[in-house]
Amino acid sequence: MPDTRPADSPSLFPSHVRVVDVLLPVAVGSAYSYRVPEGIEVAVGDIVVVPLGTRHMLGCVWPRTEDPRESPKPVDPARLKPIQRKYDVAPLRPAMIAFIRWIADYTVTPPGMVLRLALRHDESAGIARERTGVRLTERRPERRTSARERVIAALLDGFVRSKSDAAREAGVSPSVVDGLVDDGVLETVVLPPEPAAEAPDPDHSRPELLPAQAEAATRLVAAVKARAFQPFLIDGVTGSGKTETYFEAVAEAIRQGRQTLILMPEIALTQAFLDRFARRFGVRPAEWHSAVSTKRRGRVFKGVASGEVRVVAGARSALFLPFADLGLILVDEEHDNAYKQEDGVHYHARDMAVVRARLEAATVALVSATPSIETEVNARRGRYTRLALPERFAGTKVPRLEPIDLRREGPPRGQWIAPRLAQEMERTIEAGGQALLFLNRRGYAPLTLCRACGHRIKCPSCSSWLVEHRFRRRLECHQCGYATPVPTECPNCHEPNSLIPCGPGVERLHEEAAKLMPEARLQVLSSDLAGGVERLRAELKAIEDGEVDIIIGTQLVAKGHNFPGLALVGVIDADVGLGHGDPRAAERTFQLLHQVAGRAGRHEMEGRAFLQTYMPEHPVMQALVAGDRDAFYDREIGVREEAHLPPFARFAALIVSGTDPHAAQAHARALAACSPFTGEVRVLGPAEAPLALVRGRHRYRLLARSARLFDLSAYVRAWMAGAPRATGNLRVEIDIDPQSFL
Ligand SMILES: Nc1ncnc2c1ncn2[C@@H]1O[C@H](COP(=O)(O)OP(=O)(O)OP(=O)(O)O)[C@@H](O)[C@H]1O
Ligand SMILES: [Zn+2]
Repeated sequence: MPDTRPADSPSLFPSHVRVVDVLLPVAVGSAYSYRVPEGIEVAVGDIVVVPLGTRHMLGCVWPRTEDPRESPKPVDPARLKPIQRKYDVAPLRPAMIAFIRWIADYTVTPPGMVLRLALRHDESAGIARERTGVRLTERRPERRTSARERVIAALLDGFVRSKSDAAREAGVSPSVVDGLVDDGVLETVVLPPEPAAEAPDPDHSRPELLPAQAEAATRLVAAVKARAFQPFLIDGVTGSGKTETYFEAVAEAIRQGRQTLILMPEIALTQAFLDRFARRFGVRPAEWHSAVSTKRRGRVFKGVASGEVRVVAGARSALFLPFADLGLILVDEEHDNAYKQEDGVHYHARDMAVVRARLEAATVALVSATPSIETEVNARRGRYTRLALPERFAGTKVPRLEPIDLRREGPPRGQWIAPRLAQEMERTIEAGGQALLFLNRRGYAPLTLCRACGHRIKCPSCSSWLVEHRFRRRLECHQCGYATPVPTECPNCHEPNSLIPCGPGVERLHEEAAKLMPEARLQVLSSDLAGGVERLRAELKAIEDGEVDIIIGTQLVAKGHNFPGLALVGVIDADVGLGHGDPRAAERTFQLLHQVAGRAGRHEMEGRAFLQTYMPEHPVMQALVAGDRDAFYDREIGVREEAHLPPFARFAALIVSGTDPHAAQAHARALAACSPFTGEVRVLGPAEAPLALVRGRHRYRLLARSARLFDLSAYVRAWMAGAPRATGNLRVEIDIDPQSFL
């Protein structure tokens, strides 16, 4: 626990000079010392505005430590710069400071970089601008116009309105209102600040729970009441009502006056979720993700720090909000890869949520129908309490996946929908149901090839093929965003009209489905289409409302959606994710396909799901077809244990990159050569990364492996401390518990 002594007590400085350590959100290991001027009182945890070089920035008054990494270098107190002012927000609590330190230690990043995640909102945005309104006085104008009369008439009721509302109601321009203020006919008054969020009512509308739901809810509620750290896995089949169940825990946290954080992997999902929350609690929770305006984020930040905001629903970054009294954390779709941040500070929000819950003495529940192997192992070992919901709320069955063996009953060349799947789709739509075609490939075709010379079009700065996007008429790189119009001749041999698209993306599948079923209403659902989140939300709504017959989607459709009319799912290429030598390929494929199938048959109609594959005998396909989840987990856990893979071993990856391949490789080799020797760690590599070139940077990977209980973070820290520095544009990224091996 961080100390809570007054920040300026122990000191290397004369007693009349008050000095504090301030951690700044920059990539420097230690805090900086600042002088505290007369008239300002600061304590550990306070957020302050300080000068750094020519800039001013927010920092946090940091506790003194014995740890030389965090302690500032002694400076002559006369030369110290003063703190400029205290920032108007509640101080970071000891548990939050402990959390920041924990993550910095674990991920081997400077604490300032972690603090940056916690302070990442525009400073000015946090200061809620004073809202003013206008009200009628006793005076009447000397100059009377019909516009002025209309304003007076509108305000005769004596109520305060904002200037713009007054102008709108009267049907005049705002300048008319301003004129009346100048003449004293209207007076301005300060309005109370808008609340950051309205208070949810725990008893607004309580659903009847099924017995299994009720039992799980009771356990969660008891944990929230106990106010102690307790981790759970809510393990419920798709459509079992996990949300309704954990809402009971949220209700209890609200009654206890404690705050709740609900993490979600995908902001596109939040809209339907927010509505559901509102039906249960009367109001929406506060939102926190990249699509929320900076101004709004500033308000939520303060409301969370003051305790006014009771429930936050957000993306992984919400984990770093300064909750005043956090009692409950829910990690929805906990298996989702979006929880792993892969740049800057490499952290896994699911794992860090458990850490935060421990430091806050809070309840935490990880929620999934397809838990990650890590979480499943933790549940099997009793480290997490499993709450099982084995049945769907609607009483329908979770659909089994029926295999379509592409070797025997595949579609004709140049097509991707097998005849049997096409027939089933037709039947479903005739019966008034919806069908979903799932293909995890954006765009029209993943590869463009020259028929004359065999040239394949690559990104100029990445080692990846350019993907044709026919709606946008261009070729795009999915690594770096590079885009170029589709050329009319081969860039290599200059043969005109020789380029042909190879393989399908969702756009091409759309074309095929439209030909097969010209009457059907089609909708492509992909994260990259123009219109952004707004459009996506509208499309999801249209699907929910039954305005679409066939949905063609990427992995976006696999995530937690509840489409009542969806009766049939067709997986176009079940093999896409397998066979890259990635240790998590089997797990990812199982989760994704099981989740996609789980979208079908959630209400009255029983669902069916088909799986097009060239390898029906693959264990993952077999488990999906048998509907045998445990068989998959048993086998996969066995494989991991035998091969010393996580969670039975620990990994740390180092990614060395630079614009000069030789320099990057040489640095990677130098790092390997200076890795501290211990029998407990094996360092593998360097090897060229599978994604060898990204945005013009050549990449090499090193992998360190240790036993599960070994402190691999400390090892990497010691390693880096003794390693040659990366010079020029070389960069070394540290990824503890890597999820991706690209
Ligand atoms: N006790 C309940 N009372 C009323 N409706 C319920 C209840 N439990 C679940 N439902 C409804 O059943 C449907 C499925 O529930 P929900 O979406 O929470 O499932 P889920 O377990 O989160 O599924 P997935 O893992 O597929 O996202 C929803 O429409 C939900 O409102
Ligand atoms: Zn690129």
